[in-house]
Amino acid sequence: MLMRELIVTTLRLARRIFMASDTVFDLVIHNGTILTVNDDFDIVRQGTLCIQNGRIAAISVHEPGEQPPPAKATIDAGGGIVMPGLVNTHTHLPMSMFRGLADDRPLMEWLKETIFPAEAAHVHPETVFRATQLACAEMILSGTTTCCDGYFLENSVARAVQLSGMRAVLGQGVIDYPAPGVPDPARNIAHAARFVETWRNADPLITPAVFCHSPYTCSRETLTKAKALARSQGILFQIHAAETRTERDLFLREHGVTPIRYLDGLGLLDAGTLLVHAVWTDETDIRRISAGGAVISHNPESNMKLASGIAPVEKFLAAGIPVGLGTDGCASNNNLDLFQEMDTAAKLHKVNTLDPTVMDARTVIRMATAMGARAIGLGGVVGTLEIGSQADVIIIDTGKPHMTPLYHPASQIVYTAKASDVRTVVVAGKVIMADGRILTLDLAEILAEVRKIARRINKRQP
Ligand SMILES: CSC[C@H]1O[C@@H](n2cnc3c(O)ncnc32)[C@H](O)[C@@H]1O
Ligand SMILES: [Zn+2]
Repeated sequence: MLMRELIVTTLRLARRIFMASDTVFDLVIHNGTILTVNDDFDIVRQGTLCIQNGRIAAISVHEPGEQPPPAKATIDAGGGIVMPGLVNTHTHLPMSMFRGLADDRPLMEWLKETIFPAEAAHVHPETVFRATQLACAEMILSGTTTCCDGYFLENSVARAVQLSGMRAVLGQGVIDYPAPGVPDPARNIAHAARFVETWRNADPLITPAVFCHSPYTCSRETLTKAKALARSQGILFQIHAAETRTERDLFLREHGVTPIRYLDGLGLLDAGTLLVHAVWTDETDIRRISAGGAVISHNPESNMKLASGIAPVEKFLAAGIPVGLGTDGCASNNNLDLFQEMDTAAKLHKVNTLDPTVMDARTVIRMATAMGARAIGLGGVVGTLEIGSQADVIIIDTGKPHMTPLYHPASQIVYTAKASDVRTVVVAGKVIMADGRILTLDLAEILAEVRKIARRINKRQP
């Protein structure tokens, strides 16, 4: 029997068993094409997804017109695509307040002349909270259910994310300069430790982490202490690394090694380290990353906009390194839309390698779901639709002209779908967006509050 026939027969059998039992599910999503993103990348047409206690309890196939199993709530997917919620492996959520403030400049100039001064003047607990709410609204509306963030005043980020109902890995920022909320750099590790302590067991959807800004803004001592903190707590250590040629040349000049070899020399490339960008990496760097067990967040649109370069992603994947997709902050992208990011990632590496077979649609979807989840320490928890995994699910409307016809769901998701095609968002079994409307946040209020902040940042704002 063919594998696919076996799966369909098993799913039909599963359905009969459920129908025979008197289980009433918490939530059932019925009448969709289910993209499981499991190892076999199963596509279940006419699928029913059953959710109980925040987890996926059953996936089955139904006959046309057949009633869904009993449930407290039922969503008709209307023939749309049901898939794992997207995972954004690199954000600076509060930077939504700086969206469009400074464009068309290289990283160092952008940071030093506009972003760092703007952060010094305008990053406070209240602005961070509001801008994070704005970022959460944008992510929910575009199908992202989990993000991995790093910023200053991360407590305020965590409170806003918590209210949105999203899942997140959140890192308190560490840098050897006075930073918002941490005026004395000598206290940066203590602040990070306090953040981790506060959020360790506070909310099952929030996982604390540590975020060192970069090897060029943190001393050896800061880097090793921050990593020791992360190791001792079994949490993720994140760092921007090898982002620009300027950074690579600085390390070659001052330390005689690339930024990746410098981090390796400090023992920082073990599993549990998320290297953000890793654009300027050579064959030796890639071997070191792979041998150490570190993982990578790939942010193609930010790297393109800041003209940082193109990360050798196909080489990372060939070396077995897990790679997730990220948007970076709203000031260098300028959005948090993973549908655009998937499309860009797929096409950028094809043209860069002159090989249309690299970064095929399924690989890119894995990066935006299962592989991304693994990269941020949530592998096996989210990123796939499998029995027992957390019910973080999105439904994509396929009834629009640009989504018709629909031959290959994976191809449609990467090359055709838009963020606005996301109709429903579920996190841990709870519906947080229904029919395009966010149920957890007051969007009108958030927009008004962020516009007020923008007027303080730039008086010419309407
Ligand atoms: C502790 S992380 C927050 C810190 O990082 C700055 N930042 C945002 N994007 C980038 C980037 O692509 N490379 C380096 N630094 C970046 C942000 O403005 C905050 O100061
Ligand atoms: Zn970043």
